[in-house]
Amino acid sequence: MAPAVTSLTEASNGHETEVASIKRVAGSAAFSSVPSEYTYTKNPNEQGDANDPEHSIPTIDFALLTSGSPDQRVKVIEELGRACEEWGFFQVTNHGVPESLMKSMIDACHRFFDLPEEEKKEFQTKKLLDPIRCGTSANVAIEKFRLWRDFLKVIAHPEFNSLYKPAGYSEVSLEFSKKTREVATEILKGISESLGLEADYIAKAMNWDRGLQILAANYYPACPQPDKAIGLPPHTDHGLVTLLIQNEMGGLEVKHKDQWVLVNAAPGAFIVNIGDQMQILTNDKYKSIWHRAVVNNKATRISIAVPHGPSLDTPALPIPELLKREGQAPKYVGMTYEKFMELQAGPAAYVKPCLDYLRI
Ligand SMILES: O=C(O)CCC(=O)C(=O)O
Ligand SMILES: [Fe+2]
Repeated sequence: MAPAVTSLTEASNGHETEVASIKRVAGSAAFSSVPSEYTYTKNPNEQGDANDPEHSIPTIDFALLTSGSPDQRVKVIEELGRACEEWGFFQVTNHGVPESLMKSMIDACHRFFDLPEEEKKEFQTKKLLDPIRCGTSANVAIEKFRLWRDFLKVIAHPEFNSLYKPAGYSEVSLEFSKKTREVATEILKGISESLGLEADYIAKAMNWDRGLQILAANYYPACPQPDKAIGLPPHTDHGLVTLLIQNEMGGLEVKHKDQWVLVNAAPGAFIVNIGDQMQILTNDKYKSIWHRAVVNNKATRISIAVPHGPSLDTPALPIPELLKREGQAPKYVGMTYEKFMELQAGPAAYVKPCLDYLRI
């Protein structure tokens, strides 16, 4: 039988504050079932058929985008625009970032999560924009149920931050963040062009040179009852574009045509999705798609999501040239990226999707 809920909390100076990491919870022999505060029920009617070929995300060949012939580039940009409009999710292949670097990054994060709990404590801060932050679930102070995941978030741009442990993390994360940002920059150019704008339009409007980049690692240990828990519940990402890599375990699902579809990416590919700031810029043409992470009962899954956004002081607004061309009125008021992120991390996000607070 699962122990009482309170066994997961520890008294600290008389306050019930700390929640044990999911690594510790899952590693405890006492748990052969999901403790009640982690219980999450999915709607079976929304589960897409994994074998349906309709249900695989589009693929964008990065090499053709950056060094193809002019004709090839035009074609890939068209495909990119279609992927953003119809899916909001796609995989990027032939991007030139070595698979060995991706594996080393995942490995470095795994070694971080494997550090003794005591050694991770110094990074357990509460403030959203602290340069380095680790923890469990999402926001244990306000959430209604807990997530089957631990996280580590490190801001890599505009200032590069890093951890001094585990050994090697710093070097590998510097290289990985730079290379990933280069890919994101090219994707952003392609997206600008797919909208009929100059390649650097969005980068300039969003102060990309000071833009935020976060290395957000997720640790999802094997779960005894995967159908009764969730790694990350349905959400949209706050930025412009997120690039994601994962170890050999899948678990990312995207909502496509009202069904949850498991993302099957090619080994070494980046999984890319559109974020809320892009949806605002394009006045809903390119949607920030709902996605979630499910857990499994076989092995630990690690994913590293790398959201790229505007600079913190930049408010995204529907692009005037697009509004004019489409004869549309703007659907959103502006809010700085920093305020938007705070909104998304706070209780308001449990009431309605954050974009709805900005909708005119
Ligand atoms: O683990 C995953 O596949 C999803 C991660 C994610 O959506 C996020 O960190 O925002
Ligand atoms: Fe996400």
